[in-house]
Amino acid sequence: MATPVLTAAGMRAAEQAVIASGVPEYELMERAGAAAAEIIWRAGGLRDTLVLCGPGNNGGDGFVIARLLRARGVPVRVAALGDSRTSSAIQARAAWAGPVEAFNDAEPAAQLVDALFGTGLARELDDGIAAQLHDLVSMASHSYAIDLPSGVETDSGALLSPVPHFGMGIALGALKPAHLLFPAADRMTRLVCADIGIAANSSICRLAPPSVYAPGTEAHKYSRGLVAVVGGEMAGASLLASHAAARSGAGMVRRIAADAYIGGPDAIVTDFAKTATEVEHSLQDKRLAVVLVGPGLGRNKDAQARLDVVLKSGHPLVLDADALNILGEIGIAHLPQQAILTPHEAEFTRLFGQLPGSKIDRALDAARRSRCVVVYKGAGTVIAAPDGRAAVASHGSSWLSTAGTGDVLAGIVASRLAVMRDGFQAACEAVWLHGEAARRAGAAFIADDLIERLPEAIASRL
Ligand SMILES: NC(=O)C1=CN([C@@H]2O[C@H](COP(=O)(O)OP(=O)(O)OC[C@H]3O[C@@H](n4cnc5c(N)ncnc54)[C@H](OP(=O)(O)O)[C@@H]3O)[C@@H](O)[C@H]2O)[C@@H](O)CC1
Ligand SMILES: Nc1ncnc2c1ncn2[C@@H]1O[C@H](COP(=O)(O)OP(=O)(O)O)[C@@H](O)[C@H]1O
Ligand SMILES: [K+]
Repeated sequence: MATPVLTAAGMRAAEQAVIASGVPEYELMERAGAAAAEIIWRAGGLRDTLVLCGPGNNGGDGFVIARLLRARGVPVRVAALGDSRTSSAIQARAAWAGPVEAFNDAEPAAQLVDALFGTGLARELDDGIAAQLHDLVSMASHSYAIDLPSGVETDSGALLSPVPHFGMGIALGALKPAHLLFPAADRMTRLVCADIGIAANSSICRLAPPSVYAPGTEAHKYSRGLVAVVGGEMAGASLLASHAAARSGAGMVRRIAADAYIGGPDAIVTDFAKTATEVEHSLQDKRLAVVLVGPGLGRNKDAQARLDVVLKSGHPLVLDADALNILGEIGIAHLPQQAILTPHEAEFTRLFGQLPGSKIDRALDAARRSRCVVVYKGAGTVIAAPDGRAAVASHGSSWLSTAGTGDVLAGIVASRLAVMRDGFQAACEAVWLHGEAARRAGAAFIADDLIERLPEAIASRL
């Protein structure tokens, strides 16, 4: 099951719907506090605990957590940042029978619970508050951010002020964009989502592990999908993409290239197409399921001519690297609908300019404008469809930041599209398999190593 992601406004609307159905707001706070207290109890046991409470409902959650942990015998102190300002937070504070210290004077504890600010944070924290929070978190062995680390912007994942690194983020009711988008996502080593009985429906989800199917007994190489990779003068990138496509489920991969490289896996057939006309001829094969163009294409006039025949070929397309750079110059009006685009940050900006909003907003906007599935790469990859669906992949290995891993991803996307023909689902599967191959490859791998790990990444989801 994919985990839904709600913005601050979406969360408020979901909360209001539950309240309208007859559940008092304070009951939701009790549920949130109880769920978080349970998680903290399991992780931290009887450790000496300091709960930091802010003025809003996030602080209210903190008072509930403090009360419930104390009822279990945990030595708990509470430090508050001023008065509680909402009726539910005032009620939760009244139910806490212990003393309340001033936030500025709070002494550290082994276990630190940050319930200062959640989805209501609208501006940066005062320097003094951010510094005290940082010190208290760094002196604790166990630290928990309730709903969100205080100081992050809920919808974008930006840091409004310096934010320390927490051992655990406890999302309440649903994930928010900041749990998955960087730099905020990096501030929580572990992330758990506590169920508080809110129906969190959203077209935006965390990328879920896919279910992959083995070929049926009637399968043959063409029914499993013939992928063409159109390269240019540079062999390496189109070879990486072709090899990755061949290891990701497609029945056959053909590399259509102008280079004279002979080598790589024998299973990949290379068509030497010196001119765009020769490429056009190769693409007339009706059995082709998907054409990938971009890796190793180059940007000269010949590359443009090759891209042009691909765009007019009528086949389902995956466009990466130099294909995107050329399109950035000639404009996205030339894009066929329902292609898959796999831009990194610079390619994205060249194609779509500086769009406003979070990375999720930008990816969705780009998908709508181009009427294509957009895989907006980087730490925190967002896959967006023109119909408004988006999946966010966070916590991919940072070792992926090495040359050629994007070519590998493009090959996997093309392969999965050839197998299943649904662009959004293919892109989601590909990003997950790419991330899983990276996890299995460990540290300091190169792009070629990732490809070797693809069969086991697929096997893990059969
Ligand atoms: N949605 C749900 O279903 C449920 C939500 N729940 C919980 O509610 C949380 C959201 O609560 P919330 O809306 O009261 O906002 P919250 O994060 O406590 O902060 C607002 C307060 O902080 C203040 N403030 C803001 N910025 C500031 C700054 N820089 N420096 C200083 N002050 C600043 C702001 O003041 P103001 O801007 O109005 O002046 C206001 O007083 C949510 O994250 C979850 O934990 C659960 O209890 C139950 C189910
Ligand atoms: N720091 C990072 N953390 C996680 N994934 C990353 C990181 N840096 C890059 N990646 C991933 O690695 C791949 C790099 O693609 P790209 O930038 O096109 O590289 P190349 O052009 O060298 O192939 C993308 O899938 C991207 O999401
Ligand atoms: K918090």
